[in-house]
Amino acid sequence: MEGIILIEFKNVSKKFQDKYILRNFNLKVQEGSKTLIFGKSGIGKTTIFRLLLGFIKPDEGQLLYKNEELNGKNVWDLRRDAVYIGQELDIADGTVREIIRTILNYKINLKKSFNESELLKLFDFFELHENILDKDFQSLSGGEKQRVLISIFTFLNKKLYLLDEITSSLDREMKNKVIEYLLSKKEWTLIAISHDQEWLNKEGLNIIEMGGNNNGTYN
Ligand SMILES: Nc1ncnc2c1ncn2[C@@H]1O[C@H](COP(=O)(O)OP(=O)(O)OP(=O)(O)O)[C@@H](O)[C@H]1O
Repeated sequence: MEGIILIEFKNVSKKFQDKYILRNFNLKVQEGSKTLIFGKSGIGKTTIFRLLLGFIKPDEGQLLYKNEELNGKNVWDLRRDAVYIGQELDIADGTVREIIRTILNYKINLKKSFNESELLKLFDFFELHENILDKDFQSLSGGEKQRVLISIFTFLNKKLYLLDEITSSLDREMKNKVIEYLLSKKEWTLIAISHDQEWLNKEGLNIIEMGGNNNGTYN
């Protein structure tokens, strides 16, 4: 049965300095579905997220959120509904506790109040000791930063998860644990970008391989 289409790219093209990065890119994302985008470096995967979040605009084509073309108004609905974890992990200064406060103070997160024990349960699940709360975030390893951010954003419990290479620094066992956890969240719509093989053999994942001549027409 066809579910509700949350996101749609319709013949979207984007060029930088006259070079097409995306050409006639098509993608439909159903509510609650899990999508993996993979393809070689520089092919335009992150550009898809930046278009979706309204950081950049398409040159041609349409981008729809809940069947309405993305505009200055509904882009804020999307941002409120979404979690975006990018490849740049040093998102703010301070201890983990201060970073949590910063994230919860974003206008789009004001509805969620902090519940330390709920968050500590997630830390424990992702094998982080609670004393990490008082450590300087920037001093953590790449894998610790990824697990801290995954815990915080899981805690926020949003509708839409846009995850760019969030398992890259984890060991194999933890990659599997994180991926399986994310895929088990039935109500979340998830789009992940990853080079990690561990994503590929998971059930229930729509896999979109980017490449070829026109870099588009995926459904
Ligand atoms: N603002 C910009 N100005 C000029 N070129 C850009 C801009 N943003 C992206 N590009 C170029 O567009 C191409 C696609 O970039 P993008 O970050 O989407 O690739 P990617 O598939 O996510 O790569 P990776 O797997 O390495 O993260 C790259 O060649 C990049 O240099």
